[in-house]
Amino acid sequence: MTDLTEKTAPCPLYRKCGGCQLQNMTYARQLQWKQNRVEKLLGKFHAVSPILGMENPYHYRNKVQAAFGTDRKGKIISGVYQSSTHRIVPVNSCLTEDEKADEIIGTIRDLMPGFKLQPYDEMTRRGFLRHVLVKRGFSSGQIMVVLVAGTPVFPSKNNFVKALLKKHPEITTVLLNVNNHFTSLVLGENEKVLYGPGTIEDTLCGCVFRISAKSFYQINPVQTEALYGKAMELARLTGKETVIDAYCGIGTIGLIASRQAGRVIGVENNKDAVRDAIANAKRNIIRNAYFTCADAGEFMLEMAMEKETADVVFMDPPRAGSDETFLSSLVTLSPKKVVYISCNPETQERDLLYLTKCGYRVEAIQPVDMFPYTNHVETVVLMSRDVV
Ligand SMILES: C[S@@+](CC[C@H](N)C(=O)[O-])C[C@H]1O[C@@H](n2cnc3c(N)ncnc32)[C@H](O)[C@@H]1O
Repeated sequence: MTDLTEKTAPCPLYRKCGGCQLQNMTYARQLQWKQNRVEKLLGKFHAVSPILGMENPYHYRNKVQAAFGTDRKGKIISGVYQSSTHRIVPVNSCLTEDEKADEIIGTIRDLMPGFKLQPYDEMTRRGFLRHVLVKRGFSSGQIMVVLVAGTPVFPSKNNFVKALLKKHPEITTVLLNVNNHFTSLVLGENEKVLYGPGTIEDTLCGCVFRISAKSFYQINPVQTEALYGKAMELARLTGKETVIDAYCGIGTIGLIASRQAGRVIGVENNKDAVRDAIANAKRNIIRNAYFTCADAGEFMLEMAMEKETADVVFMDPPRAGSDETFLSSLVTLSPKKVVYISCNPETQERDLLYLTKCGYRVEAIQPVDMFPYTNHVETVVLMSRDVV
């Protein structure tokens, strides 16, 4: 019998941190809440399949970032910004984050005083460390640590990295990223590799993926396999199709699809991610996948103007969804199938309204719980149109 009762939030920071909005619910109730949300927004297009939840919904985040600052007594703290502020809520461990990443962030905090490193102060522009980003390949075990500093001056860098590696020999690469802007973005433009190759690898659905610091990579690899598996099942590729992977990131969806497609064209506007995607095609000896760095809307418009064709389009835009240039060009290109993956059912609803008015039918809606304990939900939607 499913337990839908309310419960006390297990994390003492529940109210302050704001990261896990659904902690006062049992996991079964969270899933029900997400199912209801998707049904309310997308149920008008098609019946919604039961959400795919996790067996063990803890410590699933393979990417952890912490902001650095000091408390009132001047002690170095690290954690998350309290919602809509730059006030740091100290976090030492978290139910959703990878435990090894939390340990590494704690070690960096402890090492700083010995190296006379202070957190960077945005107002005075003094100090050094702003954030630490840790990415971990759950299947490869590789770990990337990115020290995000307000200045490129890091005199003790070699000894600091040595001390960090002594405590955590499992770290495979360390980078210094410089961000001296007054911004809520974590990473700045410039980065320098201090140790190792500068990237990590991970395996998903049988393909190996190289991941750079600035490239997008899904944060819950267990559920990503479920999500991509569903997307492939819905696309039902036969081996002949021309497939577009729009908003392709490091090429994950397109490269997995390439094994059952004629050719794959990926488009993405982050140049580091495109570089990763091209390297990933080579790494997996995939010869029918091509990647371009461009705005997805502009790219689709050009394809439509050139009268190019595509059979299947996978689209996986950011939270804001797609723009009208993209959607209208998609309608002009007129692929038989569109597989729309979204992390925001509100913008997906808006885009589905547009596409269903232009001749597409929604054939399946599958929610996947990629972010247990938060109010976020991922959905994969299959649309098709009759061939004209
Ligand atoms: C939700 S992620 C999906 C990435 C990839 N499909 C995956 O599953 O790992 C969205 C991606 O769209 C990219 N992006 C955002 N706006 C874009 C645009 N206008 N044109 C092309 N790519 C864009 C982001 O850099 C990011 O890599």
